[in-house]
Amino acid sequence: MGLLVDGQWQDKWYDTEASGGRFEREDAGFRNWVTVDGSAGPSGQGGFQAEANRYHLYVSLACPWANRTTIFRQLKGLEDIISMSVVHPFMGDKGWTFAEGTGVVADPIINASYLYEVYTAAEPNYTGRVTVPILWDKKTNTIVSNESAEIIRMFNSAFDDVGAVVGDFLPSDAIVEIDEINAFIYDAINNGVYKTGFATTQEAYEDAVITLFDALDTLEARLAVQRYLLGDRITEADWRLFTTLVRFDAVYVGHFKCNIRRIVDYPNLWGYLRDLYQVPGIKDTVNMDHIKAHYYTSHTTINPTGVIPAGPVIEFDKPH
Ligand SMILES: N[C@@H](CCC(=O)N[C@@H](CS)C(=O)NCC(=O)O)C(=O)O
Repeated sequence: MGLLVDGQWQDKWYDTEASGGRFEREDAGFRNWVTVDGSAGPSGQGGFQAEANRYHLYVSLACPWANRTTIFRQLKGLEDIISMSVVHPFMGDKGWTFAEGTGVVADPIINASYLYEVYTAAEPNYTGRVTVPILWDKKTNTIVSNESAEIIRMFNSAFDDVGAVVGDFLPSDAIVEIDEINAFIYDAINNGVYKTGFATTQEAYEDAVITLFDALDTLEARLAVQRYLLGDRITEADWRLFTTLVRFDAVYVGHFKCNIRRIVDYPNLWGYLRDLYQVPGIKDTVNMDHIKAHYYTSHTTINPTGVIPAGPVIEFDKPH
């Protein structure tokens, strides 16, 4: 765990001292957009036109934010259009690496051993955390974006004329509602599990864990009367919730102390999670070995022994 300061790697755990034991997530540093015609998107610079085989995605199969992008790459049939590298699940004192291991896919672009080299290749004096996912432009040799929320919106529609399959998870009549529920779920659940797990005071932990379970209770009630978050169609909001739910019982309950209830204890959320997991192609984006190995071995302040628990057995394939 660490970060780049003026292009130099520094080994440093998250600093929660200044924030009363609370974990605060840093904003992503690269915020450009791939667009149909190469014009600038909602933020950043233009010049990134959608083209087949121009972009490369760097992910960790453990990471819920990166998992959003692998899901959209899969759903939109972009596997042959956007190439992909996968880091090793262990994130040690030099951050993410391409050390050999099952499921690791080396970096064909700059041949990096460490993920931070991808950041310094784009910006030699970069300062900030070295996170996945990253969308890289092979043409201009730079990072387009390292913000998953925006990368999935690019994948959703920008590549439709260059080989993506049909499918729109952000229908224009529902964007306002999707943005609203995304904000609620991001704060209380997606980031809420991290706020719970990385809290270093009792008070910060309790605030986060209570907000998290209140939010899960709210969604459990919502799913009692409709199949998906926005009704009867699957949208971006469902996929953003899915990546946290699928990791919840295996990792967040134990490792992050999100243990008031498990997802399997919520009949509606548990059925919903299985429903999404069983959408064709989705289970291929879920690598439970990388997920468990990453969290339990990388966060040594939380799990100093690095022992990875054997269970739980979770029947994601059971009919819903
Ligand atoms: N805003 C980013 C957050 C990504 C993120 O935090 N990824 C984690 C892995 S789950 C990471 O790479 N962390 C490394 C670090 O913070 O040093 C996004 O959603 O794309």
